[in-house]
Amino acid sequence: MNNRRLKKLLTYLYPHWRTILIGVVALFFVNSLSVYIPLLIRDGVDQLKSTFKFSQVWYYVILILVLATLMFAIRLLSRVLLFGVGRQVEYELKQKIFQHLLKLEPAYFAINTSGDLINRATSDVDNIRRLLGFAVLSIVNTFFAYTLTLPAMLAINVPLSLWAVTIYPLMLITVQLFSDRLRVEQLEVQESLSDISELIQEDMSGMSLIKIYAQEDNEKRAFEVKNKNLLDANLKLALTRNLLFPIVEGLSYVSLLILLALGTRAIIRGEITTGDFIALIILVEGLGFPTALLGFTITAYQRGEVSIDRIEAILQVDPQIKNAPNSHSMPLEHVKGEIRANKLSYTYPGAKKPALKEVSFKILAGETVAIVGPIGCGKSTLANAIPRLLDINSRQLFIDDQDITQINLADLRSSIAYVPQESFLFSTTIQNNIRYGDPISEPINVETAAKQAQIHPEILNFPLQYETLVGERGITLSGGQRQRTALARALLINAPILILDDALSSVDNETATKILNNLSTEQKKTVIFISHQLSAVANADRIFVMDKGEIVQMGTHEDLLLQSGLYQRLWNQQQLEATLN
Ligand SMILES: Nc1ncnc2c1ncn2[C@@H]1O[C@H](COP(=O)(O)OP(=O)(O)OP(=O)(O)O)[C@@H](O)[C@H]1O
Repeated sequence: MNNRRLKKLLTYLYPHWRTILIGVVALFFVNSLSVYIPLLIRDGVDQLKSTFKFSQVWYYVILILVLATLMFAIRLLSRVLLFGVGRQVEYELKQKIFQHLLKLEPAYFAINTSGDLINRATSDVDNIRRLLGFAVLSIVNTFFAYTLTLPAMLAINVPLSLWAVTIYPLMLITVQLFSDRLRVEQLEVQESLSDISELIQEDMSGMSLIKIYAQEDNEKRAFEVKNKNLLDANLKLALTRNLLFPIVEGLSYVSLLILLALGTRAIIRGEITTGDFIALIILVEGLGFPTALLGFTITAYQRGEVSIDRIEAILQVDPQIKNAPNSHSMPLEHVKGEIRANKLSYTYPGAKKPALKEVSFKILAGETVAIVGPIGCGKSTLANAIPRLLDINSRQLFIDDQDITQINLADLRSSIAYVPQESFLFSTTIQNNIRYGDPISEPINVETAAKQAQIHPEILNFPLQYETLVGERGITLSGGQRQRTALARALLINAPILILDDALSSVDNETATKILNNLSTEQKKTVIFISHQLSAVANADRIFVMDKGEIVQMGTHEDLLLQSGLYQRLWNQQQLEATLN
């Protein structure tokens, strides 16, 4: 483990140094007692051998019982404390990762898959937890075991003690070799398990597709292959595990045999007493477990190295979109809602062409502007730029004449209600979904927002009305119902600017027009309405026509129809399609 990673581990541990210290002191007492008890047995045996008295027997039995109980209690305390530190660090790391992920921009999540991030936040954190609790316990325990037990053994008889521990380095190497293999096999099990989960998850969500294309047999076979891989990986792992433990046990018996052979000879020669011999047997036995544990710890370290890197790779990512050093506040009650773009350009990282090319416009407060244009012309990019979901340059976009990159991010975003193309609903009640932006909002406000979004009558028809669960654990809403629920969520927060990114595509034209009219006439919000349905945008105050990242036309529906240009072509095309349908 290199220095950098070791330092990182120490920074994880540092807040818990007091607990660790108590744990270490406890381990010192445990190990001292585990040396003292065999020496007490030795004294007992030797004394009883010369003068046997029942009172003496009871004295030793009770004393050893009390000390052994005390040792058990302190050992328990040390384990609770040190493993507890591992759990604490696990909790803190998870908090840190989640809080950090919340600071990162959507672009980060487009590159990093959720599966990988979840794995890092769970599996890798788990490795660190195991490493910390286990490693501290094991290293300290082994250190005390050898510094206290070995001198006690050597004090009894040097050659015998050395012979008895000759086998231990071999035990350490064996355990390490095996645990390397265990690590690889464990990884195979985890990967096979992930493969299966992925297949199940995909098949469950694509069930209709499987049925339509009659692919049940193929999917069954694919599952069988993956399931068989998991079985093989599990069996391999079980074999290695079942081999290792008898080998370790066998090795500790070898050391016992050596001691038996040489020890009895030493007793006969009068070099040691019977009590010495018994004490040596107990002491050497006490070294076996810490030695084996050290072997596992070395492997846990190696696994931990990878996990530290994988976790730090998330924590070191600097959020690209954050408050400027001198950002200023923009109180919601003062926002009028005028939006101005000045040669706004944006190129996605790694893309060859810009998605927005020097776009300039001014949208007045309270105005409803529709944005139309062919697929991929940059409409969503423009919509995402306004709440700074994209990392745009300064002095290109302004709200009420203030550069949005200089406005406090939370203030900027709370002045904008944004309904994206994909209306995402959480697995909770309809009410909680609508008041997501203001979780303590009163039911009456939720109902008002739902009425404005033209979804209220349908909610009343659901089994538990506003308390109806939606999503995975509840009922499935139609596309149009989902969109209007998402719209109600945006309307509830009552922001002065509303951006609808193709957010009413599954709502019929008549309802969409009704919603829009209501927004512009009654609520006086600034509305940006992106849509492919030209008939729904016809009532907008103005329409921006985009093509290849530029605004190519601007005007009212009537103005634009009179001009020969993209809008006229798109309009005629939709009229023709409507007639043919
Ligand atoms: N994350 C991204 N990385 C790279 N290129 C992107 C990314 N998102 C969008 N683009 C590209 O930027 C251009 C504009 O995309 P955008 O989503 O803004 O178009 P749009 O007009 O909203 O399209 P649609 O009508 O299909 O929603 C497209 O060429 C698209 O492929």
